[in-house]
Amino acid sequence: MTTSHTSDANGAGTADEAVRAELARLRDSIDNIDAAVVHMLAERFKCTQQVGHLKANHHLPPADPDREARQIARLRQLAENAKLDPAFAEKLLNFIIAEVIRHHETIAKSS
Ligand SMILES: C=C(O[C@@H]1C=C(C(=O)O)C=C[C@H]1O)C(=O)O
Repeated sequence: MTTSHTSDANGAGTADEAVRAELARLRDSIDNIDAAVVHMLAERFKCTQQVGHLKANHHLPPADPDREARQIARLRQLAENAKLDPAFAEKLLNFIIAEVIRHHETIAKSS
């Protein structure tokens, strides 16, 4: 068996240098991906805020269930193709859309 841990005076395991380097490399990528997700979400919310104002100005309802159903079907397919759990993709989209609708309701009330 290969040794990837040594024990310190307290018996606590310490990952060896190669393992720590690999973990740091993977975490750097995770941090970059998380930053991209935040930037993409910020851009998405900039668009949906504009949609909210457009809807409020033209007395359209905040939510559009038909559009949502189409988006969910499309995202589930994209997720499947990308080997991402489609149920997770659907939950994530529903979570985001719920926040957008909340924003649209606020915009409608204040206009
Ligand atoms: C942004 C819109 O408003 C709502 C939010 C949606 C979204 O975040 O994708 C989709 C449909 C609507 O319920 C829209 O109608 O396009």
